[in-house]
Amino acid sequence: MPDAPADLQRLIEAGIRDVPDFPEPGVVFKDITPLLADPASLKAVAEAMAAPFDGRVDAVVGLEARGFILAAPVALELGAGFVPVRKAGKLPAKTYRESYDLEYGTATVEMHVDAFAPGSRVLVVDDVLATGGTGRAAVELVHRAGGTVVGFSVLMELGFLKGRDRLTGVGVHALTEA
Ligand SMILES: O=P(O)(O)OC[C@H]1O[C@H](OP(=O)(O)OP(=O)(O)O)[C@H](O)[C@@H]1O
Ligand SMILES: Nc1ncnc2[nH]cnc12
Repeated sequence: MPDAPADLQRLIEAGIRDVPDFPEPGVVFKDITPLLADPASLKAVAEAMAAPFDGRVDAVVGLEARGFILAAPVALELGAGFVPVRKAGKLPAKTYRESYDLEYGTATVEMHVDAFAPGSRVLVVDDVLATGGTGRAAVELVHRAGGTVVGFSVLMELGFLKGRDRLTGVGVHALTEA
């Protein structure tokens, strides 16, 4: 059940286009670039992704690359800091590292060991929840750094890939579902 009200639901539907067979045959890619290019949609989406967590977040973890775009305005909305989870080899200081499978391939992500103070309340933000591999890896990184995950906020959930099943114990907030 999507978490966005009907008006926002319509803006989101208008702003996400399906690109068949990208990045490989059989995958229908959800392209959010039209939504990002529309200022009213971008603002409404960032506000709606932040709203349920108002007053209970110290840091917002964004997942490279598309997650960064949404996590930064969500962090500003919440008055919280922004923390990047990056693909392996990009962060300069000491990191924790997790590997996982995607809808199309495998990946390894990292987060700085000192990204936030132990005990911090952390919201994880991404654009799409698909198989849940990326989200699960981010949750593990937050736990390893001593943080508490207050939720996983995404723009779109691909329900048929059952990503929530890999995120047991984490409150998933998805504005829309495909
Ligand atoms: O739930 P999952 O199956 O893990 O898939 C979701 C992830 O896949 C996409 O990232 P991608 O690795 O394609 O990177 P990008 O943001 O750099 O395009 C998307 O932005 C999510 O982070
Ligand atoms: N089908 C899809 N579209 C966009 N991002 C994705 N991440 C994983 N699967 C995806």
